[in-house]
Amino acid sequence: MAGLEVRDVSVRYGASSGSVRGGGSAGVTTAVDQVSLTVAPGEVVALLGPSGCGKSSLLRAVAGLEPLSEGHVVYDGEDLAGVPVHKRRFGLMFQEGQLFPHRDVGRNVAYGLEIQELSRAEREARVTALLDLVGLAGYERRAVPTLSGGEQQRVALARALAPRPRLLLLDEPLSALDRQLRERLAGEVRVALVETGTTAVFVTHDHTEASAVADRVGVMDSGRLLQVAAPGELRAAPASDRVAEFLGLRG
Ligand SMILES: Nc1ncnc2c1ncn2[C@@H]1O[C@H](COP(=O)(O)OP(=O)(O)OP(=O)(O)O)[C@@H](O)[C@H]1O
Repeated sequence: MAGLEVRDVSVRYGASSGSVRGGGSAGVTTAVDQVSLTVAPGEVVALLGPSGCGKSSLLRAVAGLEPLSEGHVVYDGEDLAGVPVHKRRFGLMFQEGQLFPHRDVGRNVAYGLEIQELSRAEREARVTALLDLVGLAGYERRAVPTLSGGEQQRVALARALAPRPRLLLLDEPLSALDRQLRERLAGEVRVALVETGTTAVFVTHDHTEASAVADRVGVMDSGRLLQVAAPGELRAAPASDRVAEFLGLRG
């Protein structure tokens, strides 16, 4: 299958190897519990759930930053076991603090392009197009410390998209921003992902944001993936009270 396949993946902390079974051993936390999920090429999937449910651990496992205790991460049919982070051709975007403060905006966005064989003109054209895409046309020479939090995250998104990652992993990228800005930016992030045809997994604890950004939303609780469906389908037919609660449909 093309795209991402997460097959029966478990992530445990406190286990010195993958040999711990059942997750009940003293000192072992099962952060991700036999999760299976697919993300088709060009699809945006949000992982939604409360703090500590294992969203970031799953994302990190897909990135190759966390070892799997069980299961497989497969991309375009290739099992990525043994493929290091930098060879997966995945992009990562986090909550904050990922820009280089001593580089201007343009050189931040160009960062991932520097190892690619592009002429200077091609690189500059791509930076211009990406800044335009994230609503920051003309910001090339601005200094990072002069940007607002929302502007910084737009630059971080442009930078993450620049090398055309085959999968973009976003871990609570808007959580440091206030609610109003978050809601607006969630829609803008979706437009940027769709326009660039980027396949993406977007982790959030905010159901409004998940619905605004994703084609499908996966609801997680205590390491398990409870349900995955389009936002409208989830709201119309939540599989359990717990799912309904996380979607803001119950008290
Ligand atoms: N490095 C670690 N060592 C031990 N336990 C960890 C580690 N990282 C995460 N955990 C535990 O694994 C569980 C899942 O954490 P994770 O960060 O994946 O959840 P999350 O849903 O992303 O939460 P948040 O939204 O608060 O970031 C939690 O119980 C957490 O305490």
